[in-house]
Amino acid sequence: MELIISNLTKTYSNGVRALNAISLTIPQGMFGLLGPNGAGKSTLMRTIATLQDADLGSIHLDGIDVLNDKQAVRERLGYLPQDFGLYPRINAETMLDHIAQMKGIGNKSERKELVEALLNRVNLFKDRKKALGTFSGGMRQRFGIAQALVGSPSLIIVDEPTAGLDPSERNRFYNLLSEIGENTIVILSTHIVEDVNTLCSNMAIICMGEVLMQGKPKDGLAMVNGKIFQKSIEKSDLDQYRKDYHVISTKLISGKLSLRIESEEVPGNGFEPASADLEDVYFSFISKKVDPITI
Ligand SMILES: Nc1ncnc2c1ncn2[C@@H]1O[C@H](COP(=O)(O)OP(=O)(O)OP(=O)(O)O)[C@@H](O)[C@H]1O
Repeated sequence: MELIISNLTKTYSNGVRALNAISLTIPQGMFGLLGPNGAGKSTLMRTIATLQDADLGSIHLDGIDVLNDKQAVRERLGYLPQDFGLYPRINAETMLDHIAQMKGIGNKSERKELVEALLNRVNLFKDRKKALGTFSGGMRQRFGIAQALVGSPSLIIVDEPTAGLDPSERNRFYNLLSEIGENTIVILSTHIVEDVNTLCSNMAIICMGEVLMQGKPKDGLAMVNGKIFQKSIEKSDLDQYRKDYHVISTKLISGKLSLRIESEEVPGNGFEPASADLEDVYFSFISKKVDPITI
């Protein structure tokens, strides 16, 4: 199973080119789509989910022409959008039953069995009678996964799912996603590098509507390995360092600024070699397009 995106291009009516000839090959398993705000992630996710059209290009899911055979894709798709609205007064069980009915599962006892199995799967069975409006952020996201799983989809899209979750809920959500990723394509769109590091076997970095990198996280690491150096500096010296080096990220630690730079040569001047992580890969790529330093 494979999702193949070729030359996908979309310009909104206000002139913003959200997707600029995007080409990606997404295999089975968890695929991380990383990019800063405004990179085009949601536009891409909505287009794959058949909710909006592209101007140019194609998407194929195992031979199905996604842009032209929307119904066939919808039958195989589970989607957890960024802004997932819930009816606050309806309980989880009733809502899921309703969604299953809408997705064409007409047989009542079959639906009951499915709803029970899904609620168990996302660990919400004991909360099934609670109104959705009383759910915590993590419970809402797990419910979102349950509704995405109705109909046993072969393609699941989750758009920035862990924003606002506390660490234990995030962990639970991670475990659930990685279980699902074992036999489907799961596309996880996020700007949280850690999510991709923990979960994804393949990834892409997009920025300003373009693919800057695609491959395995370890391929990305190999690209920057040995080129990342760090130094703790005074905040007031930052501008000078930015002129002299390719600064990819900064972190404020106890009032001092920890600077990470990318350099082909050993920079000297008190810089220490640092072991590269996926955040370095991310910043290395996006710094070629946008200014990643926001302090
Ligand atoms: N309906 C729209 N009309 C006009 N411009 C839009 C529309 N939707 C998105 N854009 C613009 O297209 C670009 C890509 O937006 P998109 O929401 O796809 O990015 P994103 O990577 O999902 O960002 P975020 O993480 O902030 O959601 C942005 O510049 C955005 O302002």
